[in-house]
Amino acid sequence: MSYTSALFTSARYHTSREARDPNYRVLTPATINKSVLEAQYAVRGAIPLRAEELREKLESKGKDAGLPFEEIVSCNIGNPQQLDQKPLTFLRQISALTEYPDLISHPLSKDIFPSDALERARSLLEEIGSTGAYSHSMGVPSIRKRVANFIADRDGHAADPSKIYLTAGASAGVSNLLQLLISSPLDGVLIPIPQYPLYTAALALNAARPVPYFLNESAEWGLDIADVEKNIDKARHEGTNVKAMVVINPGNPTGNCLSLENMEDIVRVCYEHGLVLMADEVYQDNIYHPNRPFTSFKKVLKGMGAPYADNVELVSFHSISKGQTGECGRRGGYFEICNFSPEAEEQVYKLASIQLCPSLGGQIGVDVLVAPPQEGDPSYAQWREEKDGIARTLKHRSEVLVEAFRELEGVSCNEAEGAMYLFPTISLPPKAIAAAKAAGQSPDAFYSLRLLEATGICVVPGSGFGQQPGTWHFRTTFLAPGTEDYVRRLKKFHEEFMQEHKE
Ligand SMILES: Cc1ncc(COP(=O)(O)O)c(C=O)c1O
Repeated sequence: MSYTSALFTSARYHTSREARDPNYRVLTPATINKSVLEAQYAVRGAIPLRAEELREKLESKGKDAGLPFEEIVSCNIGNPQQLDQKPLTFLRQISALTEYPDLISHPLSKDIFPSDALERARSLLEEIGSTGAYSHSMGVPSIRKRVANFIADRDGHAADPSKIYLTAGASAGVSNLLQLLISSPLDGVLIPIPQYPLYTAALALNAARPVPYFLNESAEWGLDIADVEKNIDKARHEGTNVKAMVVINPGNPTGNCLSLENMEDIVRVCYEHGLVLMADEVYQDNIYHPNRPFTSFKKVLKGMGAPYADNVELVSFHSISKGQTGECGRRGGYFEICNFSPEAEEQVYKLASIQLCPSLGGQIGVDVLVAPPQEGDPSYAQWREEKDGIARTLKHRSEVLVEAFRELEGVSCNEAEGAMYLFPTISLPPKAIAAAKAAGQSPDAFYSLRLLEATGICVVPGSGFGQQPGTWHFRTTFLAPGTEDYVRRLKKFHEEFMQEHKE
């Protein structure tokens, strides 16, 4: 049968009679791309959807909603400004001025905007032209130069603007790189368990195989490199072509910072097994522990010298969504590639150009992230105070929550060394596990849903990120204001839940 006749006789193509049926739909679960159907994203999954229903009920009915709480506390997603984190003023000033350039020359602006903000907006507009125009597909060249300077200052190793791509958040970069990497359904990518579900979702969309490696909760969520190698060998033995390793550092959902030793081991494994190293470093500015500072994979790689420094293919991602910037809705980020072949670079460029360019608002956000006000500038004091204030608040909230979790029966929790999440373990009594089974839910989803219904606190069950079989967790951000109230509600719920499910 020819290709065309096969197409016309395929059961997937409707007849004209079917098409005239008013109930006929082209898009149904039988016809939608299977990879899309299979992709899962727990951070916005069933429990957050239920939280939205409850929020609407509270908004429309208030006290008459008959709920035992007055508000939903969204601890399911790292979305700082949804939880009242104030935007950094300098970024918003630059953003306002570049969006509406007439403000720069307005006589009153001198009274509203500091001189360095006016000057910076003016020079950015000279470089960009209009924020309503497409830019270079890799991002505005002068912004990429400033990103390169930022990386070089951070790492002590040169960075080349021609290897830097500005993106619509880190997610867009991750998706592009995985699309470039996956060329067969037999291709696999090592991902940490637990992991941020962008990776399993993006692998599902590309019909590729996730190859898990476990982070060790009792070793501050570090990794056992021998176990990673065992998993590579096992996957290859099963016919998977393992091509890359994803590392999230600082970790989501685990909130850990990897040790230097772990990082060097990872670089060696990538070299020896021929893997692209995908370093998700979006939380590099969320650091809470003096003994675990952030070190980039670029710095580790370059510091290791030959044969690693110039051979391991590395791509590292950063974003304006996290840190103290928290501008997730603006969609800005970048990735830097190292040691890619010229042919691969050409294809990375092509993928970026198919998407034309990342939003100019996001690119300007990246510019402020990598080149903030400097000491002596009129805006410096305010910028410093705001940034330090946010960092202090997050550290304090994480400590209050860890302490509270550790006091709960059957709960243990590692400290947050970085990022904006805690991932406590909950040992659930057999009666709760049986009740979850009867409800058709995993035990951690059962617990998280009951927590939501009783307190309005929305967390994500550990099963959405992956966890050691037989262990149960949930992930909570520590972004929400009113931590003391959160703790009070959680404690009351937990005690009642454990009492209810006692044997
Ligand atoms: C580890 C990790 N990578 C990437 C992202 C996505 O960031 P962006 O908003 O820059 O797309 C997130 C968001 O929560 C994340 O936690």
